Amino acid sequence: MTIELASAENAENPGSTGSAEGTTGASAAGEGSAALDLLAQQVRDLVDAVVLTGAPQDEIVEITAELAVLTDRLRALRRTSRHPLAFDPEGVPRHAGNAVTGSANPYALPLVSQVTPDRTIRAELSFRQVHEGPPTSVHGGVSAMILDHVLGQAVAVAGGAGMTGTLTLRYVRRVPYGEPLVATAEYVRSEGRKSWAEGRIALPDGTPLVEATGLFITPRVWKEEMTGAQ
Ligand SMILES: CCCCCCCCCCCC(=O)SCCNC(=O)CCNC(=O)[C@H](O)C(C)(C)COP(=O)(O)OP(=O)(O)OC[C@H]1O[C@@H](n2cnc3c(N)ncnc32)[C@H](O)[C@@H]1OP(=O)(O)O
Repeated sequence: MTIELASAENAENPGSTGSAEGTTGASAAGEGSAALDLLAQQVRDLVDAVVLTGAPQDEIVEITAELAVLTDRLRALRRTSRHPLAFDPEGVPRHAGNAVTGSANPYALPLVSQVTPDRTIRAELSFRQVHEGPPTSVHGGVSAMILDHVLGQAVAVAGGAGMTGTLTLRYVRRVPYGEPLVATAEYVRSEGRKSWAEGRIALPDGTPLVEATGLFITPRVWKEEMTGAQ
């Protein structure tokens, strides 16, 4: 199944299809195209280089001017449609523009998650210095964003896709960057439109660093769209 979100407003209603008003549909940039993914990765590398640069002032000024030219070149070819929301065969929502998983979004890690045979969401990840909060540690909000997403995926694959209502976190140990970590999440239970999940970011040996529980609510408008209710 492939669903194209019609507009920013329609992001709250994934059952709605179509193109945004006044748009030309799929852009030449190409949703999920390999070239766009490579561009996004190049920009991630650039951001990392900016965070770590020790370049002298005049070099920074020159590089900034060169980048401004490239930014203007891209901005002139701004896309007029959203990246489509699609579900892989295991029911995991995939969206190339997503802030956590989007291969075409330089802001995204990007997180690559899988559904294990027991329906756990599992993602191997490694943060970078760009994610730093406290010195030498990952920002707590960045960890929260990752956990929000994998918990949301856990309820989605269990059939309870929804928006985050509450997300509760326990920061157990500092989260390092530059080291392999694992994020996992499991669906817990549902009551009507409300579904709960729990998860964690841990060291590869299972030592928990951040633990999370979350409530996800299938918005009334999504349910109405799915059931055809008015
Ligand atoms: C397909 C893509 C998948 C994609 C999945 C991929 C993973 C993505 C994971 C990341 C997801 C996000 O970041 S989502 C972005 C962050 N979250 C948001 O922006 C949500 C903003 N809030 C809302 O839009 C709305 O408040 C909703 C949708 C949460 C609820 O609105 P509603 O549908 O009208 O529901 P409503 O009738 O008010 O409430 C229904 C029941 O839920 C309770 N309830 C309502 N809100 C809350 C709340 N925040 N915390 C606790 N409980 C709440 C009510 O008391 C009621 O309980 P009772 O009386 O029945 O007992």
